[in-house]
Amino acid sequence: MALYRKVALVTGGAQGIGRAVAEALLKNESKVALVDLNTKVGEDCKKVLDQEFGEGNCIFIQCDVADRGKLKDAFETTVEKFGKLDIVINNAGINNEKNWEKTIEVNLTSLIKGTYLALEHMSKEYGKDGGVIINVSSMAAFLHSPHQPVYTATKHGVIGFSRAMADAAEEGDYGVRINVLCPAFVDTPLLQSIEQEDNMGKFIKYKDVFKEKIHKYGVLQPSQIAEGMLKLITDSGLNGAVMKITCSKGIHFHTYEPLSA
Ligand SMILES: NC(=O)C1=CN([C@@H]2O[C@H](COP(=O)(O)OP(=O)(O)OC[C@H]3O[C@@H](n4cnc5c(N)ncnc54)[C@H](O)[C@@H]3O)[C@@H](O)[C@H]2O)C=CC1
Ligand SMILES: CCCCCC(=O)/C=C/[C@H]1C=CC(=O)[C@@H]1CCCCCCC(=O)O
Repeated sequence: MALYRKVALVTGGAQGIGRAVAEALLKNESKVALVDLNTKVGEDCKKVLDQEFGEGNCIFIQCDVADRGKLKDAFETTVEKFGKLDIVINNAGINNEKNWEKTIEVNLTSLIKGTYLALEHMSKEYGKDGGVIINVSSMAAFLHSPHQPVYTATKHGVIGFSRAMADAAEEGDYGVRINVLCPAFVDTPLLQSIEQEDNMGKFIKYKDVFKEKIHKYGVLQPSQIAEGMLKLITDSGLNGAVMKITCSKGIHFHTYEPLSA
């Protein structure tokens, strides 16, 4: 898929990985809807992107992805503004072991809702022209650790759901590809959450183990994640792919047994 004049919706698009992806898409002349909970950060981000890429190419929609009605409206607003939808990045995520139900709601339930809404707007099943969905997981889906049990569970869930849906898309001839991105540690505000008792709850006692891992494995820049994301979007041969990005190996793919069922 070429990116010129494509329309993308990025959840959690106002900062961190989502913002870097939005920038990369705009650089390639796509239109972008930044869908984010944080009004201040979202408006500031749009202002900067307008200055860099010109007004009219990017919109900010304040939305909690956990609010089903608001997420549906965000998809509709994007299509009303830009006329269509081609790319959906379900990226919004939190790291909260204290309010672990919220972590499941944002990282997994809302990503599932985002995938279904994306299909309603892009799948041939609904008379649409096709597109691509990228769901953001984490290396935590492959290397578990004591500090993030529920975060880790949600990121495993993202892969299982997305790969099964990729099979459904292929079997059902949806014209939509569904891929997964699993970054290792990335230099974003989310990484600071590991030091916060409000986020980690009783698992805060493992923060030094976590920090040792960060030191050992290194920290990626959001622009490196955006580079992988563009490959997952543009390579039309990729469906059900699980891309890993680490400091030691860069962008690479997880390999699975050839037959899943
Ligand atoms: N930073 C890291 O080390 C890694 C991050 N990831 C994943 O990448 C994704 C993006 O993370 P980062 O950019 O690092 O985080 P971040 O915290 O820097 O940015 C996340 C964005 O999502 C928004 N957001 C949070 N909850 C939301 C909600 N309910 N509705 C709408 N927007 C919401 C925030 O306002 C923020 O703008 C997440 O899914 C995260 O789990 C995966 C592996 C490593
Ligand atoms: C605040 C959320 C940050 C989540 C970051 C993440 O993805 C965590 C993953 C870690 C959980 C246990 C680990 O050991 C993971 C480290 C992942 C890095 C692995 C890099 C391996 C390599 O370089 O080859």
